[in-house]
Amino acid sequence: MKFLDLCKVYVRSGSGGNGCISFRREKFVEFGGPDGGDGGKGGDVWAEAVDGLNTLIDFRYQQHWFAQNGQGGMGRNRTGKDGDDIVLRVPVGTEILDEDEETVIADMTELGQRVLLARGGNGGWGNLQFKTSTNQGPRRANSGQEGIERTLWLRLKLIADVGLVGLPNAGKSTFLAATSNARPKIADYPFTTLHPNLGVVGVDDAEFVVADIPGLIEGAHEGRGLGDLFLGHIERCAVLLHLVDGTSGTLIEDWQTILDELAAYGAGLDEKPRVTVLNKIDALDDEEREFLKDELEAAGAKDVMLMSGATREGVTEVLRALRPHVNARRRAERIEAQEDEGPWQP
Ligand SMILES: Nc1nc2c(ncn2[C@@H]2O[C@H](COP(=O)(O)OP(=O)(O)OP(=O)(O)O)[C@@H](O)[C@H]2O)c(=O)[nH]1
Ligand SMILES: [Mg+2]
Repeated sequence: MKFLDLCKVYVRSGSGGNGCISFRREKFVEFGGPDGGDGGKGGDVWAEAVDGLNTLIDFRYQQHWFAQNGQGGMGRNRTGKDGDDIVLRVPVGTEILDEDEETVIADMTELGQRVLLARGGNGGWGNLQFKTSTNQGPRRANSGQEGIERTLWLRLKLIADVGLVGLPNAGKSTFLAATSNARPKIADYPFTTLHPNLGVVGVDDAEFVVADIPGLIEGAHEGRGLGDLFLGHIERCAVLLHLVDGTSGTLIEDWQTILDELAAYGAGLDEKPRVTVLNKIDALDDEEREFLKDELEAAGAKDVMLMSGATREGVTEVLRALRPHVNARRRAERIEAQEDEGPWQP
């Protein structure tokens, strides 16, 4: 099972400007020669792999990408202006597919990689270009070449930055719904298979992908419940967000169950950076909050944070605590990618 972000885009390169038919007009010259300029070239459509993007979400908002048309030629042998190019800025790792959704046109694996998706049309010749020794006054010019229209698919394998873990009912889905409101939930999109929910969460100027998997129960690693089916999805997360339900009455057991399942699953899940959160604090008074936090920390949980996904209290602080882990992983991946390419060169 893969998380795929898939977006359809319509691109169109600019048409070339038309050539111009014009004749010189000068005082005392009755028949001026041809002076119609050429049309400008239409703009190209490019794709470029850029840094700092993690999803294709921008293409949900803008599906049409049209480059500018070239300007028509003008008299006095003036060439029309070329149309501006347009560039689709895509995250590294994006594949560009043809309309059939099968043919891969480009695989944007490298930062800064640029691919021409649709070439702008050439400008038409003005009548000056048609002047010959036998035809001194051609009344002929070319029209500009049409732009090219294409329907394309952008496809990106999403990697969740943050994995949500906790018992069923710990409030994982509520948290995801509360935090990914600012941006649309990826789960609303036509992913092929998506049992776990993915959400794009924004905090300050950062954006990351959070995976909400079904709750884990004791024995999940042996296939009990739904949990272990989905643990695979959080293997590559930068950090786990462990939610513990503050109203459960069995706080420490709940907390310990998840740790045991993570350890039993293997794949280093229990060694991953983890942020532990006492959730549902809206249902607790100040004294209870402190008491339960102390209890968790006494049991071995580190730096327990307080939060209510329902009222959003403490949510921003939790997101900010996740951010350095996400950044660290991304930095590490960039370094890895550079090492693959050989020594870094300024
Ligand atoms: N009081 C309170 N209730 C909450 C909070 N967050 C979630 N709940 C409630 O807890 C119940 C479970 O919430 P979910 O978000 O579905 O929990 P989950 O962890 O996604 O559960 P599973 O998908 O079964 O693993 C729901 O009835 C929520 O309304 C919270 O911050 N405060
Ligand atoms: Mg849920």
